[in-house]
Amino acid sequence: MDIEERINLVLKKPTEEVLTVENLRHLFEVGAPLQHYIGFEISGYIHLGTGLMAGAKIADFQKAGIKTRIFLADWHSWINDKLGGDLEVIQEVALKYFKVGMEKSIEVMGGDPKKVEFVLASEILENGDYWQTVIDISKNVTLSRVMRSITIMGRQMGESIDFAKLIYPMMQVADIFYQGVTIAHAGMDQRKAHVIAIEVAQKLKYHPIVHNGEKLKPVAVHHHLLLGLQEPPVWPITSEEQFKEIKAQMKMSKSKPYSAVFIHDSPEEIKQKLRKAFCPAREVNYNPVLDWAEHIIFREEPTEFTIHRPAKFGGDVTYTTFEELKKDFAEGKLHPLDLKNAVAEYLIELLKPIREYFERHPEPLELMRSVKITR
Ligand SMILES: Nc1ncnc2c1ncn2[C@@H]1O[C@H](COP(=O)(O)OP(=O)(O)OP(=O)(O)O)[C@@H](O)[C@H]1O
Ligand SMILES: N[C@@H](Cc1ccc(O)cc1)C(=O)O
Repeated sequence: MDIEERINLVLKKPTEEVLTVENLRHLFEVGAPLQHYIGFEISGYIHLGTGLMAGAKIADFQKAGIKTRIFLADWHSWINDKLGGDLEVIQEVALKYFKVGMEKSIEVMGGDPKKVEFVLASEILENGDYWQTVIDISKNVTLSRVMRSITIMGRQMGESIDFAKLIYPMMQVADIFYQGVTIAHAGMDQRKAHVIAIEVAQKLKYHPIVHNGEKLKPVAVHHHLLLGLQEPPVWPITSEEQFKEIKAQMKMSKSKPYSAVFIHDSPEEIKQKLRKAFCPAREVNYNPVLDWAEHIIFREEPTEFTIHRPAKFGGDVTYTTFEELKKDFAEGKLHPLDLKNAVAEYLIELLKPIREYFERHPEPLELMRSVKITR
């Protein structure tokens, strides 16, 4: 596969941003080690945003010949008060639920879970050099910048937080350097950590990634944040500014009821959540159901997506590109209920192997039911 094809795989949907494509091309050209990583807090059930969006990109990275790694951020979850802030519970959930849930998600998106390395944060934290890296980074970042970056842990600026939470962003940057990551991957909400990493890499006393004597910059790949199904806090949205702000806040999240479909949800739950979803007729700018169609169903184009309707409502219709579907919806030729039902059916089929796995192996979900999901 040539370099342009490999770059196109990295750029493929749901990628929203690559910092920068030139540096990525350079990594390929000089034959640098291609070490990817994506980190997750261990906080609750895996939803379509965390499982399928990350899983899809992991599949693409593997096809592009990049080594893939999932970083199970147990210490970070403890700092961020997840699962009652109990490190032992967090580690148990990481190894017995989260790992297998991500493996299954990667598989349904066409990747090979056996080629993904899973690393628990506490394994690398034990090494003394890790903390030296954290301090080195901290000496190159201002306090106000650290405070602005707490959004990477789902916290808001101005929120009252304990001091440990200010160490977290520096740890996330250290995780990149310490693991020799050349391709740091996450959803768009994590970009602040990666921008710090790219800048600070140039300022440290030692350089974190050296290849054949050359100091390389890490590359950041950010995927689209899948919208949650809930209604936005204000409607209609009247300005571009307001639109951007709302979109950033309205990502699918397990903490918002009816926002998320979980990877193990039953067909009935999926149908019910979609039936209640925010999906006004003709609305194509802010529409979570269309957002899911674009980033999950039409990730590959052309693809055949058939919407079944009774003859009196126009009969079956098949779309091969997202643009065709969007156009019909905008013109009122496709009813929200028909779109919702078809997206629900697609997801039920896509998630079937995961559901069946958890039916055969109920222990991970039993464990999840026994833990306290906080925040
Ligand atoms: N809706 C989403 N769409 C795509 N990626 C997501 C989404 N939500 C989270 N991610 C990504 O998954 C990774 C883990 O994020 P995080 O732990 O915040 O997810 P979460 O389970 O949705 O958390 P929370 O429900 O507390 O917001 C990050 O890279 C993040 O950008
Ligand atoms: N901040 C990430 C989790 C994370 C933690 C450490 C990392 O090195 C990377 C990612 C989130 O909230 O989803």
